Amino acid sequence: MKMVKVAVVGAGVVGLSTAVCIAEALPFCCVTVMAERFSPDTTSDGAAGIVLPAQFPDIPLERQKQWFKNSFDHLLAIAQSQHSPEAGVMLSSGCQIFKEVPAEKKPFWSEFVIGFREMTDVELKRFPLHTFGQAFTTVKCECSSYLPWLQNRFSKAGGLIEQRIVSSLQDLSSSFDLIVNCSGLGAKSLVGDGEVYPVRGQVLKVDAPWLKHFIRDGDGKTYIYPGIHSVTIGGTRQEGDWRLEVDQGDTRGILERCCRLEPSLTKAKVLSEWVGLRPGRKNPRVEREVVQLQGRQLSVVHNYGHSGWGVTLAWGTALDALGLVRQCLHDLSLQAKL
Ligand SMILES: Cc1cc2nc3c(=O)[nH]c(=O)nc-3n(C[C@H](O)[C@H](O)[C@H](O)COP(=O)(O)OP(=O)(O)OC[C@H]3O[C@@H](n4cnc5c(N)ncnc54)[C@H](O)[C@@H]3O)c2cc1C
Ligand SMILES: O=C([O-])CC(=O)C(=O)O
Repeated sequence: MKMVKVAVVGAGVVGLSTAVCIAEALPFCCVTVMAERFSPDTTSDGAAGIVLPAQFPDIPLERQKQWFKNSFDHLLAIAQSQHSPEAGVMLSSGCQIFKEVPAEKKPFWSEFVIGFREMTDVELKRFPLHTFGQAFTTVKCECSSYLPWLQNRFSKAGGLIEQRIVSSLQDLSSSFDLIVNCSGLGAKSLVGDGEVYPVRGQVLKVDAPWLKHFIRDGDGKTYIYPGIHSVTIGGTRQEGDWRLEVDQGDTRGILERCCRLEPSLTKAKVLSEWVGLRPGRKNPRVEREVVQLQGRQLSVVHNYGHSGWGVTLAWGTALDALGLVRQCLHDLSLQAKL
């Protein structure tokens, strides 16, 4: 049987998840991941990695639930297996607190995480500026371990790796039957998507092994996430800001806000500072398209624009993209018969 040649552009958490899903499910495909940057140099590598989504305005809720459930179940299974430390995937319990009661007291994802409940008044006394809180157990997925683990799983499934910049999909049209675009913020120039924009995020890693529970302010700008080797504290959400340098004003702000929530952090040593640009988009783009390249029709499956929720949704959207790849292959086989 002729192998179908598939190129996946992007080696962040979305690209590698999608590549693994395709390579493992469709053995008649020869899958190549090509990317300018691989772990540890992608945006995904520095993400806090907490598994927690927001709701996108224009994607049917059922589809978003599916994305989240599939991702959560996949990561939970790893967290509960012997692979947990190597893959950097662990259970994480804690709370999300709000200064004002949110419109959605029980968000759509509450039925999938473990033990979701509203916090009691006694629990909330610890946070005098906050009036409402949610306690639950989720997963934390540390991409600096998870991406190499995924890449290894991809290679075991026969996948190929190529380091290169793809300046246009046209560059790939003569060598591949199908392209999967997981280029994150890179989609802005790769496919000229004007809806993609950077959302700058700065985080610190600190040494505070006594902290065991996460705390997140519902505004998404202050969070404390204990991890396997250190605690990630953040953050910032600066839309349209392309600066990749650490901003000392942001560092001070992060320390001040996090110490207010967790005073013991004043005793924590700062280990590192990091900035990443989230691939901002009103809604992620998970869809297929047929493009005309050099007189040839080529199927493209897009999977990018996950904003601040790429680690959370990568596996779910990868399975969705796999379904779209199957549809493309079905159409290709019909064409071949004509
Ligand atoms: C500070 C911070 C904290 C975060 N915390 C969390 C969190 O706790 N939970 C969560 O779910 N999400 C979090 N995120 C968001 C998450 O990091 C992103 O949603 C996710 O990394 C997006 O993954 P990606 O694979 O689409 O993009 P990336 O990781 O950016 O990967 C893109 C890939 O495409 C490649 N590429 C792009 N263009 C080209 C091209 N033209 N040619 C070749 N290769 C190309 C790149 O080299 C790279 O390999 C956080 C983000 C930041 C900045
Ligand atoms: O918001 C959070 O808790 C972490 C995150 O996803 C981000 O900073 O993008």
